[in-house]
Amino acid sequence: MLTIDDLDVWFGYPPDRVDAVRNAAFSVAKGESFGLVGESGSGKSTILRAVAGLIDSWSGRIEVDGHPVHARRRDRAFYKTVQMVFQDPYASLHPRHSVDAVLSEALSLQGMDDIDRRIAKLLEDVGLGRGFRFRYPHQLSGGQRQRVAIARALAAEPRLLLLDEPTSALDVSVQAEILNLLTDLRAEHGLTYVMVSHDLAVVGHICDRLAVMQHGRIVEVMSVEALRKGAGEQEYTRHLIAASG
Ligand SMILES: Nc1ncnc2c1ncn2[C@@H]1O[C@H](COP(=O)(O)OP(=O)(O)OP(=O)(O)O)[C@@H](O)[C@H]1O
Repeated sequence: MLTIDDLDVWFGYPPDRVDAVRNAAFSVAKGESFGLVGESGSGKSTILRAVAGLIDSWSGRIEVDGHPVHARRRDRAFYKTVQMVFQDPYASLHPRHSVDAVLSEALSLQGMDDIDRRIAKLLEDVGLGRGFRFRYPHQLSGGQRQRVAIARALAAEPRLLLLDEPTSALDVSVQAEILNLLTDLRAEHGLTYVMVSHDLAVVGHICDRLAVMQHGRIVEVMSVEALRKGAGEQEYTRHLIAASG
């Protein structure tokens, strides 16, 4: 579903150029949930943004379902394939746009009809009742806002969801609710996830495999399950500590 090969991403120009990602390579199968972990500044979000077509200063290969991703050449078909959910639902929703406006716009951008029915279904999918439809962001809790952000991403009926620290701005109890929601949505919609987190417990909860990043490089790719079973608790904890920075 997603193939990344020989990916270099940089920002700025010499002498201030930052090489944020170097020679990254991994692939994610359809329906898989893949985590990117590592210390702050190691390049995790940069990889997601390159896959989402939000950065154009990169070289290498990024393919989604066999189609190369081109920075700045994103069209309706691209958004139907790839959507992103950001860390901070407070920042990612416009304060003056109601839930109805957010979801209507996302559906209209995809040329979808039957907007009323689709909004009701999206709200139901993310565990919000119809009563939330005409609320504004300030009338929602942090978890409810993130549910709206997830619904907005789902509006395009994407196959690949890029999740950039989707729970780290939330209280611990709400984090678990959102992680459970994401787990259910993956099963129900046959989604593929690539999720960035600095929290290995979160990645362990939701991912099948993970890559550990350090200084822009992927230093290890491992299965969450094999690591737990094969390497034993001590080794797992060692990786948790190393990966958390
Ligand atoms: N727009 C930008 N301009 C210049 N440098 C950038 C830009 N975005 C990211 N960087 C740099 O690229 C490197 C990787 O950043 P990135 O945000 O991918 O790290 P991260 O692993 O996601 O970190 P965190 O966990 O703190 O979010 C960092 O050194 C960062 O300062």
